[in-house]
Amino acid sequence: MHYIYEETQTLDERAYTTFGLNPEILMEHAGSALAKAVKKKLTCQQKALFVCGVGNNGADGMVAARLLHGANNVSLYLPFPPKSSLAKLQLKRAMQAGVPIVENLIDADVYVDALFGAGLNRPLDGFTCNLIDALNAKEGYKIACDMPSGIVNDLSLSSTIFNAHETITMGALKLCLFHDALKDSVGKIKVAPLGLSRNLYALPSPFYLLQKNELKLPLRTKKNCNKGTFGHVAIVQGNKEGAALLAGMGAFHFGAGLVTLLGERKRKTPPYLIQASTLPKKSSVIVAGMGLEMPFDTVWLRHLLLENTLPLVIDASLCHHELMLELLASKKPLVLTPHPKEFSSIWHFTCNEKVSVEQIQANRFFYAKTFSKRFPHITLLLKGANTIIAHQGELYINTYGTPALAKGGSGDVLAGMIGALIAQGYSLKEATIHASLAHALASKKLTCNTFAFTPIDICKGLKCL
Ligand SMILES: NC(=O)C1=CN([C@@H]2O[C@H](COP(=O)(O)OP(=O)(O)OC[C@H]3O[C@@H](n4cnc5c(N)ncnc54)[C@H](O)[C@@H]3O)[C@@H](O)[C@H]2O)[C@@H](O)CC1
Ligand SMILES: Nc1ncnc2c1ncn2[C@@H]1O[C@H](COP(=O)(O)OP(=O)(O)O)[C@@H](O)[C@H]1O
Ligand SMILES: [K+]
Repeated sequence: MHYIYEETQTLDERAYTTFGLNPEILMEHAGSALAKAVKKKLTCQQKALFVCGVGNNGADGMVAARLLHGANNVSLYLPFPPKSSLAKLQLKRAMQAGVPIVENLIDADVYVDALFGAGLNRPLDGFTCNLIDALNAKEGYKIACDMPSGIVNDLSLSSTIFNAHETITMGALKLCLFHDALKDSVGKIKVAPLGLSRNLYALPSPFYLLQKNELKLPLRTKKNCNKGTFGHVAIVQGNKEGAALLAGMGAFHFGAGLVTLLGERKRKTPPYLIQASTLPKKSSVIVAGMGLEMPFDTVWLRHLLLENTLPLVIDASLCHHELMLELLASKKPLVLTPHPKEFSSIWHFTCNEKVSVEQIQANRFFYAKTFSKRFPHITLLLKGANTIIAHQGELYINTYGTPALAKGGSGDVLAGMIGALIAQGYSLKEATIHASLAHALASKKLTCNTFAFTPIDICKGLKCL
């Protein structure tokens, strides 16, 4: 698991004070990593253009151009004169080495965006927006230095953002790179070490990037077992019965020994799902909310969810229901799996403040972290292009989800999968993290194209993990 940071300037400063490095050493490493990435994409006939801004982001680009010049066809384009002392110094060095400087945005095979990085502190002006639009319109491979230009104060996004195939980010991962709205702009993210291994450069952080090799599958290692060994997931069935069916299939495919659908008996159910009108005695966890159309029998549901000590996974319509307040107040072990609209309802109930879906999406990390600190007994999974799992102020970010999952029913399967891991003895946080990872990775197993995938394919994909 890699740490992610809200800002990395503190880490740079620690590299100077604790390890005796200096800004030039860090920058030489930054430029070298950038040069390596560019070189990988260039054949001997091809040309790279470095578009460099006024500050140290531009300076990184100049270092990379100097390192490549002589052996590769590279040029610098400087739409503005350098301002920072390092940018001035690196330009002088690049010129001394004879790096060609061009006067406008020429055609190239690889484009490097070294316009703005962490120092962008106000919205881009019209000229720069047009320049980035022109860069985005060019064919060719695009690499962002540190971060795509257009992220203001490491946080908010300007209306125009450079669209990269690859981002070489300096020193450590930055939280802003995992903004949902940037998922089409960052490309593949690689970290450039800055004169120290990542372990030395890093300090502990409450934000983590989940890695696929960390996935803990509920593999059955003991041969002496029976269905009871793997727990019993009870799923509340609503009027839209398909939702609970999908959750049930997700739970069963992810290893639960028994899965019961609670509610009226329905005719078309997979034969391995049990149907019952009351909670089975040996249930391990209750999953509820999917397919519950309002109004529903609140008395029955309150009794079912609150008058026992079972952990709960709460999804979909229940997030919009005032029963949510009682669930939170009960201090029961709880996983909430809202999408942003459902989270906006939960926030309204719990924090007595109306926030729009747009506000949540623009500040996903803030809202998820704040909520998880306020309700430390809850594990929150905030769905999105990059899913966030928040617990006691820590955020775990899952970037593996694909557009194939953007279909009704994907979330139902996920809720069932979380229930399955809880039933098999995972803690609520671990169950949520590993179900989320498996859900996203399973969606990659069966995608021949991005549109024809169904929630049932997630279950099929689980068989191949
Ligand atoms: N030790 C260091 O300082 C290191 C710095 N690094 C690089 O340095 C970058 C940060 O450098 P800087 O802090 O110089 O920041 P930037 O190069 O991102 O830009 C800051 C400059 O842009 C100006 N500016 C801000 N918003 C603007 C706007 N909307 N329109 C026009 N001008 C605007 C600022 O006044 C300032 O002059 C990182 O992203 C990274 O690429 C790396 O070399 C690693 C080491
Ligand atoms: N563009 C996307 N990239 C990655 N994952 C996505 C994307 N769109 C949706 N998902 C995932 O698909 C699931 C959709 O869940 P949800 O909106 O609750 O659907 P439903 O309620 O219909 O089951 C979530 O896990 C979400 O993170
Ligand atoms: K940049």
